[in-house]
Amino acid sequence: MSSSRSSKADPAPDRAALAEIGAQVCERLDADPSVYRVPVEQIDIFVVQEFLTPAECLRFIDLVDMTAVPSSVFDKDKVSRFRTSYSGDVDRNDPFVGMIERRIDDLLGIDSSFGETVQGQRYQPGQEYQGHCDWFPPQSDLFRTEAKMGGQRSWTAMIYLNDVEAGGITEFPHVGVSVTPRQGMLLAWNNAHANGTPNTYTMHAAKPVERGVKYVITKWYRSRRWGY
Ligand SMILES: O=C(O)CCC(=O)C(=O)O
Ligand SMILES: [Fe+2]
Repeated sequence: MSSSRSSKADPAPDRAALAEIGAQVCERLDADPSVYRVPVEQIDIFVVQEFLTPAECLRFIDLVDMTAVPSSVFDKDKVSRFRTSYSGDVDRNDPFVGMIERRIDDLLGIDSSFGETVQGQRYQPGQEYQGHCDWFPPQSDLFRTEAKMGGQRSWTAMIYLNDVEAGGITEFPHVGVSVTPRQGMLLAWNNAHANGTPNTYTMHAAKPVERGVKYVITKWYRSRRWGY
């Protein structure tokens, strides 16, 4: 496969790889009877109920509690209200984590080397993650750094580890999709359009938890092998 990512002005670095991964993963998920495609035109977005068992979710919640520290955001200048949850990378060397990562890789059919380490996240009442896209803004310093470490983010997979008493929904305001957390449910979406350009319709927010606690894990995939 060839791609032209030499030009600084390229508005869509990794475009060919993103287009290819997008098409491959969609084909696989559309053929999987355990997967539901959310009927919106602008984003490829899929749901799998009970992807993790309740026991697996509880085990992951303990791991999130062990690693969670105040979350960071891409843009360090953003006000502190923007992402108020606690998060952390869980230990990849833990065999249980590895097993779940392999299961997500297999669902999507993406090479495991493209996947970032799973990140756990915990929201207490009032905590949220305001509207954002998971892809790195092309032309940004962040993108230039990340381009050397696997490139643009292709797919996002997140799993809700518990039911939330009230609040904590994931909202995609541009396409009118709201997802209520359900224990064990996986949500996955393509961060790019079919042609490989970043999809601005993927903007999403974790609305504030109103009652109870919310736990999620997120795994992001790149357009190439991830790492330094
Ligand atoms: O917690 C959620 O509902 C969304 C989390 C999210 O958008 C992220 O971690 O990038
Ligand atoms: Fe996100």
